[in-house]
Amino acid sequence: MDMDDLKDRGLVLLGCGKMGSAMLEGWLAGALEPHHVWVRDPKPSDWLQGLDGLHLNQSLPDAPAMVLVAVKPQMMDDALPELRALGNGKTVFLSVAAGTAIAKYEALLGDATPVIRAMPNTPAAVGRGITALVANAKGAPSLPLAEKLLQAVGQTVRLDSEDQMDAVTAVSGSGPAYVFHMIECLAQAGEAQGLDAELALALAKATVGGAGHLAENSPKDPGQLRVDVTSPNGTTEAGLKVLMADLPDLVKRTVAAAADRSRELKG
Ligand SMILES: NC(=O)C1=CN([C@@H]2O[C@H](COP(=O)(O)OP(=O)(O)OC[C@H]3O[C@@H](n4cnc5c(N)ncnc54)[C@H](O)[C@@H]3O)[C@@H](O)[C@H]2O)C=CC1
Ligand SMILES: O=C(O)[C@@H]1CCC=N1
Repeated sequence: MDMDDLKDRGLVLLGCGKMGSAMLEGWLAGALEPHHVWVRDPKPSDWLQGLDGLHLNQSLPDAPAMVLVAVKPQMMDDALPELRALGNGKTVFLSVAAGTAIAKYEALLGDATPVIRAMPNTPAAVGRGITALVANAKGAPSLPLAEKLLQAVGQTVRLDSEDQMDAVTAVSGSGPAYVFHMIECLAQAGEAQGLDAELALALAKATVGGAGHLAENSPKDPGQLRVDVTSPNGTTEAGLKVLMADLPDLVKRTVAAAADRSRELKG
């Protein structure tokens, strides 16, 4: 199966909220056109309703190439049974739901159903996401197609085991929220030092965006890039002395809490 199959047979999005829309926005920037896509969502956004050619809440093709499941884990038991007819067949189920095990799909759709579990993140909306993937035995042959699709909205990594998914969710799935909060905190701290809100936010956004880009593209590791900013006895050293006393433990506890929640969602 390849991208042409996806275009010929269709891609179904079950749930198209924040994550589904982030990915769809990325795909519609080049990889797919709206008429290749069927969306099932009881509360479609204005953006979805404005996409010419998109099959919005229309009857589904008999055997779509892929169903992207992007409903909340808590909605799964309501949403998934209506797709039972597509189970055990040629349709690949690609799930991005946190804490929802492959075994749950096999139980609902039949254990001959190809299932790929993926954890993307919202920077997919601007082609800068990262998605981790793992498949059941039936889904494994479709991993290259899922990767191709997901690489249209960023990078992909394959996991050795589904057990890694809780930690991955806590680091890269939830991670953008930690970074956005860092931007908020940096801007607020700038305001506390007398900058106006607009300037402080512009400085904070560009600093986090630029530092992220440099960290991703430099041959130096992040520790060395940090050292490069830090003049002996300078301003950064004074700031880092405060930050480094608390941040490592705080981040460790943050990621542990998110990973624990991912484990809990499995029930
Ligand atoms: N938001 C994020 O950053 C990420 C979210 N995810 C996963 O993506 C999934 C969706 O999360 P969000 O997009 O944030 O939530 P959301 O609440 O924005 O989107 C869920 C969508 O599902 C729709 N929906 C509800 N019941 C439905 C049904 N029976 N059939 C079809 N659609 C239905 C809702 O109307 C809504 O538009 C979750 O499972 C989450 O774990 C994964 C990675 C990152
Ligand atoms: O907060 C959540 O549960 C989802 C999964 C990763 C990001 N958002």
